[in-house]
Amino acid sequence: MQYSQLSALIRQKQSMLCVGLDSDLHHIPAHLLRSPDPIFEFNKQIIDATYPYAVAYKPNLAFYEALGARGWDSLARTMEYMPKDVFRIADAKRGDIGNTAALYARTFFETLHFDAVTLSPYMGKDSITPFLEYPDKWVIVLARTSNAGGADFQELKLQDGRHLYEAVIQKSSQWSSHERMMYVVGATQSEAIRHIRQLIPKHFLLVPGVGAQGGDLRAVLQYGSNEHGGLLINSSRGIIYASNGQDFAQVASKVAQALQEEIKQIMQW
Ligand SMILES: O=C(O)c1cc(=O)[nH]c(=O)n1[C@@H]1O[C@H](COP(=O)(O)O)[C@@H](O)[C@H]1O
Repeated sequence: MQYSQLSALIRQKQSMLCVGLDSDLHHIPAHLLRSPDPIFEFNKQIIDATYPYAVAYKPNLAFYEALGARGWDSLARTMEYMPKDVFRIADAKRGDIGNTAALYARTFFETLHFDAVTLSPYMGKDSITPFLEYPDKWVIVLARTSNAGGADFQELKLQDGRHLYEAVIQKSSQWSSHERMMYVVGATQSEAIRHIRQLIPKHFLLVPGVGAQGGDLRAVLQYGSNEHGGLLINSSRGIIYASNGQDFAQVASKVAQALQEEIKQIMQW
């Protein structure tokens, strides 16, 4: 998906919502465990219920890989089912040397047909550029993450006074354009969002951490949005586990709708 298409999708749906498919056998409703592929069945119903309000979906690979071959099948089925007109993010947080990176790129872009993959920048340029060989596919680089430990390295001060996460953004943003790269910034880091938006006015930011992690949606939109939308705002547990009864899909739909309406209202669309 191209930058202009993503921006148009946001305008059309009046939403920046990304639904996180962190689908866990221990948390999905018990009645689904009787179906042949419970994780796929859960994802299918969540996708159907939230599609009117979402512009992106983000399966987190850990939840699938933990189940071995069965989890991989559930993910592949989910990707086959997922509508093609949403932005599909593999939350894989990969980051390895060049030839290995090229195989990760093949996995997520050719085998599973994702639009984007999350990457750790720690190993540098040649761990990122193999993903950029694919036209219309994106990399999403971890910048200032939502978790408490995110400060351990990302906020380290360099000799020139910049935080490490700023140096990561400034250097890596030279490897491709805003039409192929995004950055992850946690919703819990509103000051960082404000600062990053000044550093890179055009890039999209993937912002997890609203909902279960308590990030401030209003601050995220106020500091992070730009004239193209500029944000994908992820909620996983807050939507997919809003109910674990028979009504889980209806409740997920209501929560997603409420988030979309809140985004629309704050953006004054
Ligand atoms: O890259 C991510 O998606 C990510 C980055 C980050 O800084 N914080 C973060 O929570 N995430 C992911 O976003 C999702 C957040 O889930 P909830 O807290 O349940 O909404 C999980 O899949 C996390 O792995």
